[in-house]
Amino acid sequence: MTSPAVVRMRDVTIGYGDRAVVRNADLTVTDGEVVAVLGANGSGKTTLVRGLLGLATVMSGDVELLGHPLRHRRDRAAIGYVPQRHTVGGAIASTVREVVSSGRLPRLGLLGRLGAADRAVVTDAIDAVRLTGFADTNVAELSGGQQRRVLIARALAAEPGVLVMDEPTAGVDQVSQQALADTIRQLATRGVPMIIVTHEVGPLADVLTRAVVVSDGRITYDGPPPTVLPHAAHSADHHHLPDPHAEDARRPSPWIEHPLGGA
Ligand SMILES: Nc1ncnc2c1ncn2[C@@H]1O[C@H](COP(=O)(O)OP(=O)(O)OP(=O)(O)O)[C@@H](O)[C@H]1O
Repeated sequence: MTSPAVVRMRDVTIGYGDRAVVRNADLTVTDGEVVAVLGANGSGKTTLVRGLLGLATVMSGDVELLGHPLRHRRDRAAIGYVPQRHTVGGAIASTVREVVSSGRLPRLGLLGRLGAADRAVVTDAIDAVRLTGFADTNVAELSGGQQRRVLIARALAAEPGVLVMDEPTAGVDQVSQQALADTIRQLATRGVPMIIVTHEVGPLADVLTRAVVVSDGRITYDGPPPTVLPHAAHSADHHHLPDPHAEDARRPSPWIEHPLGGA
């Protein structure tokens, strides 16, 4: 039996105003998958996931989430989103628990109060990103990488059907990258389906179940994730994408740009 699709995009064109950026894309993500969206700068990776989130316009094609067509804003409540290059430090002091609790708001009833079950979900989300010891710490005191994990926990607090993360490991030091990769690994073992826009496959290589490559607005590869070649760990060319049509040895590599490396 095949796993149910959590996301299904069929022949979608996505853009801003009347400008199409992603064209004729097909993407299906099934339960338990961890899919990397790879591609060069400006190729349309973020636009692809923003189409799913209603932050860019789906100009044509069909998008389904958990088996239902995505038409209304409320349909998107099942998507947890961790945007690009965001941290949570702000002018108003908030603890980790307060920020993560705010992610629960879409699930609350009319009174908007967190009940015991909601608080348990919040605590569990903080545990999932391994910030248990920091629950009552002001987020402004945390590192950039820890703040990213707070944002992941905030998205988890809504118990999303799928978690979409845009460059979760970008712009943080290597220790934080590893901690974020551990968090993502932990979520994968819990069965949370994930779509991860990333340049840096390295720390995530062992957790990905699939990769899609976006080149100039089109999906040019959809198949097994790249493998990291250990002997070339510091080379700009240290990832290798398997050919999804390996039986056809003459097929040229879809990897025509260098979105994995030092771009
Ligand atoms: N809000 C917007 N309005 C208009 N055009 C946009 C908007 N956001 C992105 N674009 C354009 O869409 C194209 C693709 O951008 P997008 O951010 O999807 O690429 P990306 O692959 O995610 O790049 P990066 O890796 O640099 O984040 C670019 O030409 C960009 O200028």
